[in-house]
Amino acid sequence: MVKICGIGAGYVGGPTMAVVALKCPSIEVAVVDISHSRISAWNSKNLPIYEPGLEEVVKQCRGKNLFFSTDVEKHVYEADIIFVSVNTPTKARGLGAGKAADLTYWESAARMIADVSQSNKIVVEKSTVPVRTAEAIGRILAHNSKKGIKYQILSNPEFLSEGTAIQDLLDPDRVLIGGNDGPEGHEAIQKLKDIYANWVPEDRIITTNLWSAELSKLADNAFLAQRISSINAMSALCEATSAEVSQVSHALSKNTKIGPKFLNASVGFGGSCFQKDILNLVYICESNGLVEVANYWKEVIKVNDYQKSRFVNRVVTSMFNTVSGKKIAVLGFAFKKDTSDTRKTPAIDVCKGLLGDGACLSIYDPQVSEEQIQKDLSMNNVEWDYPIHLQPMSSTTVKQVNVVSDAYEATKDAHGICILTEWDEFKAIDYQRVFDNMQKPAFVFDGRNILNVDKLRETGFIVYSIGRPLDLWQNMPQQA
Ligand SMILES: NC(=O)c1ccc[n+]([C@@H]2O[C@H](COP(=O)([O-])OP(=O)(O)OC[C@H]3O[C@@H](n4cnc5c(N)ncnc54)[C@H](O)[C@@H]3O)[C@@H](O)[C@H]2O)c1
Ligand SMILES: O=c1ccn([C@@H]2O[C@H](COP(=O)(O)OP(=O)(O)O[C@H]3O[C@H](CO)[C@@H](O)[C@H](O)[C@H]3O)[C@@H](O)[C@H]2O)c(=O)[nH]1
Repeated sequence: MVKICGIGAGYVGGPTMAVVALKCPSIEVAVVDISHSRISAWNSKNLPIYEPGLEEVVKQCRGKNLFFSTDVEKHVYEADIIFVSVNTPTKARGLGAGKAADLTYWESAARMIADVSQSNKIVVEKSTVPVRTAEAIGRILAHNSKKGIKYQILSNPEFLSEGTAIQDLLDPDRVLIGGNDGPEGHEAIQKLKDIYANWVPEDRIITTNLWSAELSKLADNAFLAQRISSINAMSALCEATSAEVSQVSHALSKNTKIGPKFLNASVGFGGSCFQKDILNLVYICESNGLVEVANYWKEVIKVNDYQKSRFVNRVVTSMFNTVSGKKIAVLGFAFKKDTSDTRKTPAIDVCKGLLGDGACLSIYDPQVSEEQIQKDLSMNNVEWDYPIHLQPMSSTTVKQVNVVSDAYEATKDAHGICILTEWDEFKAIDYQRVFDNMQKPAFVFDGRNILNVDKLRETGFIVYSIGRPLDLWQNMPQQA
């Protein structure tokens, strides 16, 4: 029986390995992690991450051919193929701080693999890594391994999106496998292809050289984020000219050369990947002397930061230039709907901006806990994407922040509402009831363009919605 070990039981490692186990009943899959709390959650009824469809997959396989364990060394020793899905955060200090990828966790996983292995292994990079990482990992493995043990390194970047991870894994657009040239490299690529071929049509499995696969992942995220910053830049122009960004997006989407996806204007993109991976790309460009290319990609992040601060400015200027002492209801804190993940969520920057102006926040998110929100808002220099057990525990609570358990409670007696995540349930709220229980004038700031602006205005709200013609409200300035 082929044995697979997945190192890293997070948002990538957990769902990916669970789907491999589901689709390959003849393969034994062990998912290992240094975090005891994560592994015990994977072995319990309350999985450590919220992802639609994940629970069903785990329930079907756990204890049969899918195991979660902290015995990292044992499972690495036994495995034929090792998938590494550990954190690759932005470096917080030292050379390249703030841009370069921190490969500490990858390197320690590689050293451990070299220490415990007694047989040949295929090591698969699932984490997003700088181009040419496989070279460095290869050296670590070669220098530390016992004589005679051979390693083949493959780059198999993961393209799942949170909130749709299971669907993305079951029916991927493509699977990318990069490997070494030569017979041993080809054999390793074929072994990984055979695993995916259990459920992915062969024409969707692309093979490349190692460096193309590694770089394609960074390029993929940079292109996606660039589309969001492009439409968000347009949203500012729409507000200044009374054009309507969703109409512009729709028109663009019908151009088959452009296509329909990633054209939703928003309060800004979040998530653990886009910013980190673009910074990583920028660092690699700079390291290769490609300053113009680096500057091009930096702008994507600049526009994203601009979009978040523009939103805060809109709220404050619209509400008579101050939100000091005012209750603002924040609906949604996760970086997108259908996840409890708050890494790099735009809600953190928006909430901090409003708190900076003295607002009192009442926050509701269907999946994010009070503890997580307080932790996110009380930390200054957060090492966002570091392994959970290394993150600082929440020591203080932000007094002007109240986390509540439903939207009606959040909005009661509020002066304004900010929609920061596009959860479906926010569309179904009884906004007449909400309006009746708010201070007047009652404001809505829709950072996700999910609400019916005309209807809200009829109800009596003063409404700002990203990239849409501004309310005639006298305090709604033309520019923010
Ligand atoms: N989150 C996503 O949607 C996504 C999608 C594609 C790619 N990626 C990439 O995948 C990688 C992992 O991302 P994630 O979101 O799953 O992170 P995560 O923090 O959810 O999971 C990483 C896990 O690795 C564990 N870990 C770290 N070092 C370890 C070691 N030496 N041995 C065993 N376990 C170790 C941590 O404890 C943690 O549980 C990153 O490189 C990320 O860029 C993420
Ligand atoms: O039109 C859009 C699409 C997305 N977003 C925002 O962009 C962020 C990222 O969204 P999404 O890409 O759907 O989620 P992620 O889970 O971050 O997935 C991205 O990052 C992963 C990690 O690398 C990749 O695997 C995926 O392919 C890539 O889409 C979120 O804040 C979204 O709200 C917008 O503002 N407008």
